[in-house]
Amino acid sequence: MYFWQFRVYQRPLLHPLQTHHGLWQIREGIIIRLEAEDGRIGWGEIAPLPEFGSETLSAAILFCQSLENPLSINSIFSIPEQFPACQFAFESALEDLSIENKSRELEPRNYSYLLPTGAAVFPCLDDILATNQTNTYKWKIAVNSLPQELKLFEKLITRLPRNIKLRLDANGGLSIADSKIWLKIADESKIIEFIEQPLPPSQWLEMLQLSQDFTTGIALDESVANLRQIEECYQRGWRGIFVIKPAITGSIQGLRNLWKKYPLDLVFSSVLETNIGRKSALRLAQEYPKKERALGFGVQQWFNNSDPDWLEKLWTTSANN
Ligand SMILES: O=C(O)CCC(=O)C1=CC=C[C@@H](O)[C@@H]1C(=O)O
Ligand SMILES: [Mg+2]
Repeated sequence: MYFWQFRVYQRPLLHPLQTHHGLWQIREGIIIRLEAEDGRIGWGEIAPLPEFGSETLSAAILFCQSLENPLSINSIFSIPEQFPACQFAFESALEDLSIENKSRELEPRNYSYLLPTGAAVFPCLDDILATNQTNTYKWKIAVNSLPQELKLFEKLITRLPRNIKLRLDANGGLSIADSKIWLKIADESKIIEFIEQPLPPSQWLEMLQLSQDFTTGIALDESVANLRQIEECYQRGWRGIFVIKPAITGSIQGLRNLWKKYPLDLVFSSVLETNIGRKSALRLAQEYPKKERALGFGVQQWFNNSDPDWLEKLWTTSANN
């Protein structure tokens, strides 16, 4: 049995992240602390992303308030799939209890660096390129008008070295016509690794058709935000890329079982979680056997990471249970 505690946190982004979903200014979540009977401690993080279909923060807080304490292993693996961020957090904390190597950061070249959206990328681009040893970058689209973004894109690729791979993420905000324009440009430019979620999840069949009409990869993200959606998309014929955000996908064991059951082309992606959730997600990503694609965890620059005592302060200054 495991006694546990939780604390709600707020973590402002250094600069708002602009996407088709809107402006993201504060990452909110819950840190959980599990204590085994022998005194071992395991940490986990609930980092909801409701625009991707996960539970909301308030629903997660209510769930934590209603959950038994102490917990059994069976009760952890019985968390309903309607709470995928909670499933991830409690399974992570359970695994964290018995993990010796408390996970390690990979070399920067293993990460895709999330660039500022739109024209905001240009003032800092030279510094970013000079200080980052990665060759994979991600840039949000479907925020400004198509003509504006095509103009910015042309300017951006003239500033990028030739060996760069660029990921474009529309967060489901393009029309079919605009998606075809971007995919045609991507096919010609040869710099685009993939276009992420060009259309909304409701236009899944249209995305399947686009993936057959163009050579540039298409990656599903919002369409495959949890285990059930991943399996459904594969069974319905998706053989393109699956962007997996472990922190909101649900059961860690369930995700392992899926990638053993199907030959999935996965790109692991952050939900801008703290180091607690990041550590578990990266540990999982490092278990995944295919290593060709950079991890979507080049996001630390979006936060002020200078306070090594943030967790201790959270635990001593606030009490949720
Ligand atoms: O996947 C990455 O490279 C970084 C993470 C990232 O892009 C996102 C994190 C969370 C929400 C989204 O705005 C965005 C995404 O859609 O992938
Ligand atoms: Mg995405």
